[in-house]
Amino acid sequence: MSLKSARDFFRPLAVGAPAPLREIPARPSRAIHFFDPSNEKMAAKVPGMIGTVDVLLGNLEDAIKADNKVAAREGLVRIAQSTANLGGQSGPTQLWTRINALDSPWVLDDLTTLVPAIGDKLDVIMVPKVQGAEDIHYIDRLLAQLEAKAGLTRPILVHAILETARGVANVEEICGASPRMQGLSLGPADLAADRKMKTTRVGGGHPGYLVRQDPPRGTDSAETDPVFDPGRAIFQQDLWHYTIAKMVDACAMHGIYPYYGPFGDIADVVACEDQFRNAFLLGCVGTWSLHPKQIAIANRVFSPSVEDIAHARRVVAAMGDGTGAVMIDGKMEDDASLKQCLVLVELAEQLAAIDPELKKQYDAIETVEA
Ligand SMILES: CC(C)(COP(=O)(O)OP(=O)(O)OC[C@H]1O[C@@H](n2cnc3c(N)ncnc32)[C@H](O)[C@@H]1OP(=O)(O)O)[C@@H](O)C(=O)NCCC(=O)NCCSC(=O)C[C@H](O)C(=O)O
Ligand SMILES: [Mg+2]
Repeated sequence: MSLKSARDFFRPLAVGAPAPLREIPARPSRAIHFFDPSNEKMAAKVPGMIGTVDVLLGNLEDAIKADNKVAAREGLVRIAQSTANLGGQSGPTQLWTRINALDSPWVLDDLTTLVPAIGDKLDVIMVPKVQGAEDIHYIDRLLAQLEAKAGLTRPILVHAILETARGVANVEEICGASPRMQGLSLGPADLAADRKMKTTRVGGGHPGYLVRQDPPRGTDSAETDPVFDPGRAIFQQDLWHYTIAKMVDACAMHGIYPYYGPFGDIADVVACEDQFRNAFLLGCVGTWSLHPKQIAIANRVFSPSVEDIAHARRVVAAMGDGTGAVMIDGKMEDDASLKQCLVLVELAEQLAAIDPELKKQYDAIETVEA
């Protein structure tokens, strides 16, 4: 791989293109809500969703029928141009799109149509099936040329979906490939297929991926029924733990943001919430929402609880200058746990700035002296 100097890394890739950002803004993005811009019923719901969801994403890739690709692209342009308070830097709801795959017959038209028409409103372009840094370099240069031609003053950011085995192997170089990189999402369906995993589900767990409690002492495990043994507890495991953890580390190392992806069992709101919460606890900042009912789940899960914020604030208050160790409710707190608490407190402040209901809840927390 050829080396780029640090100075070149932040130089625009086309004459007249906006300067790359030095920091990726931490804009709340608990739910990235997917809609099909060619579906009139879904498109009609977009204006009413502004302010209720952090990100609206006009999907052009998978789930859009080949015959509707052009209608989806044109629909997205129409929606972006005609909807107030959507996208750009100030609106309450960001506007993202997922373009078609880089080897598809549609992607070039996606980019050459969207950037001139709605580049000033598009916050992030999600790129599917990213394999390595070369895919990001291609998009990076093309976007710079299109931005320069369109006279844009703000760079459009890029988000990659981790959904091939090669992409997972190259995750660190993908995150560091361009100052445009905003974040990564897990794409469990394509990734499962690419890895030849034997699940047909779109994200979530699988009842066959488990560990089983040992048999009672003195029992020959060969005699127990391996399929149904009510005497031995089973613990379902998370098929996606390894990939999410790897993605979180790569994103944190590069100062960009990790997201869970789709949870396809729309009816199973409980398991959806569990999967989202696992991702939140591991470090993800948000997730995809495929159906309106997943937005509330994502907003709830990816907002720290009032209890956690109450505790975090107590630790911050008790730790004074941030050094040393104190006891709170029988537990040791020190410089490191203070940093953990600050992660939550800072997230709560960002969310309170855009979510009046949450602000009310966080403001109502009584400050308890430790
Ligand atoms: C999953 C769906 C096909 C379900 O649609 P539908 O059967 O219409 O659901 P409902 O009848 O419950 O819908 C109720 C009303 O809500 C509207 N609706 C539904 N979904 C949305 C939406 N996403 N945004 C806005 N509005 C929505 C319906 O139109 C109904 O309206 P009304 O009749 O007026 O009451 C559908 O939800 C859907 O298509 N969702 C998006 C799917 C999608 O984007 N998939 C791609 C992302 S996942 C992926 O690509 C895999 C990934 O890349 C990987 O590899 O892992
Ligand atoms: Mg996919």
